[in-house]
Amino acid sequence: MSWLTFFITSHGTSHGVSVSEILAVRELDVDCGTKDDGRWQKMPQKSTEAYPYAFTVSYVERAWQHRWRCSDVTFHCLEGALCQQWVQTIREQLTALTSRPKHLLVYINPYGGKQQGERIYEQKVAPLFTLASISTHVIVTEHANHARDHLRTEAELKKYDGVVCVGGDGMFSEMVHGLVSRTQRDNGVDQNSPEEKLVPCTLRIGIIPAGSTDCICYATVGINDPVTSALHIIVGDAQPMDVCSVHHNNTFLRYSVSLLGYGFYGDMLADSERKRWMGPARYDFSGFKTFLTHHYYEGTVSFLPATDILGTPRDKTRCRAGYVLLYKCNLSNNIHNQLCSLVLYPHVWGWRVIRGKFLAINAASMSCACPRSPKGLSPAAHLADGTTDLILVRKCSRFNFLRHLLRHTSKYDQFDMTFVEVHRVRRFRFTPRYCQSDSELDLRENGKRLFSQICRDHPACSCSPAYSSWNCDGEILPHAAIEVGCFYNLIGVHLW
Ligand SMILES: CCCCCCCCCCCCC/C=C/[C@@H](O)[C@H](COP(=O)(O)O)NC(C)=O
Ligand SMILES: Nc1ncnc2c1ncn2[C@@H]1O[C@H](COP(=O)(O)OP(=O)(O)O)[C@@H](O)[C@H]1O
Ligand SMILES: [Ca+2]
Repeated sequence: MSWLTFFITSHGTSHGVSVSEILAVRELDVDCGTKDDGRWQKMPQKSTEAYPYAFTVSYVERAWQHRWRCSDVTFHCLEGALCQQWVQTIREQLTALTSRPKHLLVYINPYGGKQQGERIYEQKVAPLFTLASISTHVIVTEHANHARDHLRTEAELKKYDGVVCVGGDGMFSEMVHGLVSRTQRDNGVDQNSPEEKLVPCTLRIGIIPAGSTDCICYATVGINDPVTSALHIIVGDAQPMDVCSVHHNNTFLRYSVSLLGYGFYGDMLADSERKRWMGPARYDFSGFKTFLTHHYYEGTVSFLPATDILGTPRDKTRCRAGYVLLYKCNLSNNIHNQLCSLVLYPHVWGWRVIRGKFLAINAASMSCACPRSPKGLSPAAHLADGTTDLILVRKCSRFNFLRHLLRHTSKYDQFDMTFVEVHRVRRFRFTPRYCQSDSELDLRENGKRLFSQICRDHPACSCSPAYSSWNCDGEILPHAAIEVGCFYNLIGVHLW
C-alpha cells in the first residue's frame, strides 16, 4: 500500500491518506473563495493569506459499522508550482491503480425494494462516480429480465470494466445469469450438463443495494448502504464468489449465489410474490403466515460433503470481504479443477443420503446475513470456497421451529437443536417423495400453486402439500427435484 502524507492543512495539522483510498484530487481557486461541486467551502482567512494555493483530496473515511463515507481534506501551499506538482503526482498514482473501474454499465431496477432505485442512484451514487471520473452508461430496466437479456445478447461488454446493478438480490441474480450465460456461450460451454466445467467471467459485478433483503450486499460488504457500496466499487475492492448451478434432469434451471431454500423459504417467497405491493414488509407478512401453516415436505437429500476444507459450519469465524479471514476463501486452481470435475451421482464414493420430513432445506453458499438477521442463515459460511452449507430442519413442533427461527436474530446457535443438522457440501440433490408429473410442473410454471391431490400419508387431513418450491436467490423454481453443484470463483463481485 502506498501512502502519501501531507503535513500542512488549513488547520496546520498533518493528515495521512492512503493512495488506494483517494477518490479524487482537484485544485482550488483560493482567491475567490472555493466553489466545489456546487458547495462553497469557507477557507480560514489566516491560512488563505499565508498559503495562496490549495488542492482538495477526496478520500474514503471508515465510519461506524462497516460504513464508508467520502471526506475532503484541503491542503495549502505557498507556491503554485508545488501545488500543481502534488496534484499531478496524485493523479498519476491514481491512474496507476489498474484495479479501478473507468467505464461502468449500470442497470437500475426502478421497482426493487421501496422503489427508490433511481433516486438512490441519482442522489447518492452518480455524484461519487462523477467525482472519481468514472463514465457510466445507465439503463433503467423496463421489465423483469431486461438486464439479464441485455447482458446476455446485446451489451457491448468490451467497452466496460464492470457492470453494476441498483436493486436487490433478484437484480443481482439477473446480472449473474446474463454474464455467466454469455461467458459460457462465448466459450462453447453447455450449461445443461451438470458435469461441465464453467468458465469464470472476466467482468466484475457491482451491487448498489436498493432491494428488499439485500443479502448479497450485506453479506459481502457488511452493511446495505448505497454510499459504502459505491465507494467500494470506485476503489476497486474485489471479492470472488461461489456460484451454485441448479439442474433438473440434466437441464439447467438457474444459478444461485446466496440462498437456495425449500419448504419454509420457498413457501414464504411464493406467498410474498403476490404481495409485492407491500414492499419489503411482504416478507414479514408471508413469513408469519408460512410459519403458521407449518408445512413439512418429504423427500431424500443426497450430498457430497466437503471433506478437504478448512473449517465447518459450526465455526465461530466469520467470512466477509475485507476481513483477514478472506485468505481461507482462496483455493488453489488445482483444487478448483478437481471440484469442477466431480460427478453428480450418489453411487460415487463419498455421497451421503438422508431421507425424512423437512420443514426447511436451505443451502447457503454465503452467510446470507441481512438486516433482519445480521449473522445470517449460516454465519460461518465462506464467500468463495466452492462449498455451500446445507441446513436440514426436520419436522418438529411449531414452538421448536419458532425457537430455531428466533435464534437467527440472537447470539444463540441455530444449529444446536436436535431437529437441525448442517453439512458443508460440494454438491447435493433433492428428490421429493412423490414424483412431480409434467402437467404439475406446467401448472406451477404458469404461476398456480399446486397442492397435492392426495395427501398420501394423511388421507383424512389436508395438511402438508406434497411439494414446496425452491427459493433461488429470491426467484421461485417450480421444480422440486433438483441437483446442485457449487462452483468456486465463477464471478468477481465489486465490492469490487
Ligand atoms: C419470527 C422471526 C423470524 C426471524 C427469521 C430470520 C431469518 C432471516 C434469514 C433470512 C435469510 C434471507 C436470505 C436471502 C434471500 C434473498 O435472496 C431473498 C430475495 O431477496 P430480495 O427480495 O431480492 O432482496 N429474500 C428472501 C427473504 O427470500
Ligand atoms: N423494470 C422492472 N419491472 C418489473 N420487474 C423488474 C424490473 N427490473 C427488474 N425486475 C425484477 O424485479 C424483481 C425484484 O427485483 P429486486 O431488485 O431483487 O428487488 P427486491 O429486493 O425488492 O425483490 C427481480 O425478479 C427482477 O428481475
Ligand atoms: Ca461458500
